Amino acid sequence: MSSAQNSDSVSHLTQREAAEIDETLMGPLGFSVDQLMELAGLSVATSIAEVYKPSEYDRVLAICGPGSNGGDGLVAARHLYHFGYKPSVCYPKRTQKPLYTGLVTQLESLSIPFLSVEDLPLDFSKDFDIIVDAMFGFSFHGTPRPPFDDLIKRLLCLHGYDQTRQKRPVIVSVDIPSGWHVEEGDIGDEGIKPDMLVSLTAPKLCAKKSSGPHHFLGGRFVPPVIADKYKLRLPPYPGTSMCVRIGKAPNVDISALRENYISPEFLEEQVESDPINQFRKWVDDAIAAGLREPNAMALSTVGKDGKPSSRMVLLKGVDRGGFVWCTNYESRKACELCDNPHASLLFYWDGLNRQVSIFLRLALFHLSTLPAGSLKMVPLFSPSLSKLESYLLDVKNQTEQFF
Ligand SMILES: NC(=O)C1=CN([C@@H]2O[C@H](COP(=O)(O)OP(=O)(O)OC[C@H]3O[C@@H](n4cnc5c(N)ncnc54)[C@H](OP(=O)(O)O)[C@@H]3O)[C@@H](O)[C@H]2O)[C@H](O)CC1
Ligand SMILES: [K+]
Repeated sequence: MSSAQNSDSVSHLTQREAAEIDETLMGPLGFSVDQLMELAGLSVATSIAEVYKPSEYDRVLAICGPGSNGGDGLVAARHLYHFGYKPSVCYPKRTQKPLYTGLVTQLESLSIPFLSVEDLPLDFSKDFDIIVDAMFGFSFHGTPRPPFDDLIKRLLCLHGYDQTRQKRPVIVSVDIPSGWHVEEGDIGDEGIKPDMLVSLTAPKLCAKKSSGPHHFLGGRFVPPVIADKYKLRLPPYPGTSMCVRIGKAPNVDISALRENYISPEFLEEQVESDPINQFRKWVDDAIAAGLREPNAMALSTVGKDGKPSSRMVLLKGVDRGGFVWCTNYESRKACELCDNPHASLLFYWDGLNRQVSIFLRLALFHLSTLPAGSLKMVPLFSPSLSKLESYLLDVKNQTEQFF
């Protein structure tokens, strides 16, 4: 997750400074262009993935120019493929250097389609969800020459859809919105208006004129010696993230938030006959998928007053006899369970599109066998419930004894 930074507090580079930093990185500081391009393209892909989820925006067209900006687009397309998107690439002016031919081979080996300008639909709106604009970066000058002039016009046409409220692909510009002056920005207000700008190393002056909803910074490789020399104020990158949001996140209409849950079919005959086995299987899947706190569960209880309350707790164990978790015996949940032994558990595994809801009652049997502070809950579906009932002591008496 990237955290937001105020864009005014971040330094902006002139075209000359951007080129100088590039030369210093690849000269005295010992970086290779391949390395920087890989990190730049990865930052673009991770910025996209932060905002546009593949479940809704999987059809990506990366339009790549002849220079390093185009190379960033090729690298981003590869990472997006591995993140679950379906990229296509338009790369009309190919650079015949090993770095670029290698990037093309890598994409071809993933069966990523390369589309010529003629192959592309005149209207991009129906075929793509995301257009990655990787035509020109900080070395752009003058006015765009063919075929990029025409491609930029097609991107401009997409803005017409904003008035009609029809869905259109979002435009993600790499480093510079193509066609914009690197320092002056969108002269004449006639250029493309990217929905997301991913600045690399540091934003260029033109980024001050970008008013799209998402501005990210990528390229987590600037050594302090460069930052000191150019007196760069750059935001910290959170955790291990390759990108950081600059500026405020847009206000989102909560009612419009809706994920499309696409999961493999789950048929009745695939369900384990024993619900505990099924549950264990799904916990194992959540662990294998690397989900955070796969044992987190919402525990809902109802006290004497009949009012429900919920909180997140961690599952400490499960077997046919029930679900174990820990609590302070004087906590609100423990007291509520003491008054009313019925409760429900909800596990939600985002990323697997799965949830499990279980209705239970408190069981205090074999309490001495449980770790201190633990409570055991018996699922109401448990086939052995009637057998367990015999172990269930009078909850009220027991809890008074233990709490
Ligand atoms: N340190 C970093 O931040 C890194 C940034 N990276 C990316 O690199 C670009 C800058 O790359 P560069 O190769 O210097 O330049 P561009 O990609 O902007 O494009 C240069 C090519 O574009 C042609 N060009 C220029 N103007 C036009 C025009 N009006 N019409 C058509 N073509 C144009 C130019 O040809 P010329 O004959 O005109 O010279 C070049 O072929 C930066 O923005 C980042 O995206 C690195 O990937 C990593 C390090
Ligand atoms: K660009």
